[in-house]
Amino acid sequence: MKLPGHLTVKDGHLYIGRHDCTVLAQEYGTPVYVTDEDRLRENFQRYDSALKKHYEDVQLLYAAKANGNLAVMKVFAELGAGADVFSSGELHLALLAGMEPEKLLFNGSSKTKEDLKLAVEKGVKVSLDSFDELRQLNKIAGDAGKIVEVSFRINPAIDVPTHPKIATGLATSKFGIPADQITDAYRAAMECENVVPVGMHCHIGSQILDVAPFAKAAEVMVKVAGDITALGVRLSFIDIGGGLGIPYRHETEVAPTPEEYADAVLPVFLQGIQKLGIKPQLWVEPGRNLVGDTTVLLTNVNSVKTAHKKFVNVDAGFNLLLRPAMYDSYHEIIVANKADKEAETDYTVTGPICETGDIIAADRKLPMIEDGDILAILDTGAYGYSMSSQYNCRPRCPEVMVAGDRSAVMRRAETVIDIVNTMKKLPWHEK
Ligand SMILES: Cc1ncc(COP(=O)(O)O)c(C=O)c1O
Ligand SMILES: N[C@@H](CCCC[NH3+])C(=O)O
Repeated sequence: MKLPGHLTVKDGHLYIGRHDCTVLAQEYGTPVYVTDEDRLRENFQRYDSALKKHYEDVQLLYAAKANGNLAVMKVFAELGAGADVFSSGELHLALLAGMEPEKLLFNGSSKTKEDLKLAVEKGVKVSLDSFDELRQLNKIAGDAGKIVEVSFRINPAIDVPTHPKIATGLATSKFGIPADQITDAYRAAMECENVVPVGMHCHIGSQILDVAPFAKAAEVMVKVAGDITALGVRLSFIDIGGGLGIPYRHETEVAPTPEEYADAVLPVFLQGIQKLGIKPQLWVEPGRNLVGDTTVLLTNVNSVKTAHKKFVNVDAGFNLLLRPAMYDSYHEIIVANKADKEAETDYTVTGPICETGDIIAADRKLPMIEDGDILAILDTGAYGYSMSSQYNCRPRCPEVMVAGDRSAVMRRAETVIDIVNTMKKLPWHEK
């Protein structure tokens, strides 16, 4: 199987960075997410420099929803990233990670008044998704005696080749302001006393393996930039979102590189702004592309059962990795202690959750498996831990970072006590 540079096979064992996955599984227990810090840095720098080759004034806003571990966010903060934050929690994380407030954009189609208050208090820009939100933010900023810089999320009405649940820029999507309301939205913002429109924002979807829709979105954005510049809006940034996918199927899937993405999108953006005579900063919000391939989820085989097919029952299910159950997503699997063995048998890998749909991989050819084997589920750095749950009262597993020769826990395992401690005895159940 084709492997990215930080994953290698030595003496039949899978390594992440310099670490034998079977040793990590023993040391930290299973299940466990393991992330390679060097790969995080490499991914960020590649994306950043691909864009900056075309235009110096680019700011990467890491999409915190993809992987909100503080250690991960600290690595990106140190490399100069800001963040796309989608909740007050993600805003706190970004600030704790050391990201500068001016490099943060508070996104979301359903923010609470508390979210807006926090954005105002912390001085971060807000991407507005409705006229109601504009009105609310203007009032909240006024009450706080502050002026808030905003963008609107634009619905570019673009169809994208991805899973329908993660296409976000369709005309029918819940996100963004439709084309025929955009100029009204900016006009309304210009009339507000405590809000200044300074940016534009869009995001067309996730896990997109074709650069053409991104170029199309850039075209829509510069067209809208023309319309709103004509209104008198002075644009300091244009945010074209994230969405560049990764090759989950290592043998067959081809993903555009960040360079190919930049080569397709930046000329459209640059031509557009040159025509308008403006020089806004370009903001880009990648999530998956920066973190997806950096991480493996190590899981122990509890048992193997031959029924109408061969089941491999492991200790990680959709409580820890929801993507296969939610989007029928494919993740490569390597038997970490038999990484050089021939894949010869079809197995269906299932988790411990009480749901028939708790399937990590269906009918997957793997080497002969027995209990005690360690499976490495690849490309689980994006929307893995961040979409996990405590279903079936299962505490979440730990997250470990490796960097060179070092390894350490970056999030401890939860315990059943952690779960129970959030529950309260009801006053009428005292006796
Ligand atoms: C507004 C916004 N920005 C950025 C992202 C990051 O997307 P991706 O992880 O596909 O790069 C998302 C997720 O789809 C998003 O909703
Ligand atoms: N959670 C999705 C991506 C959606 C990102 C949020 N808009 C996935 O795992 O592929």
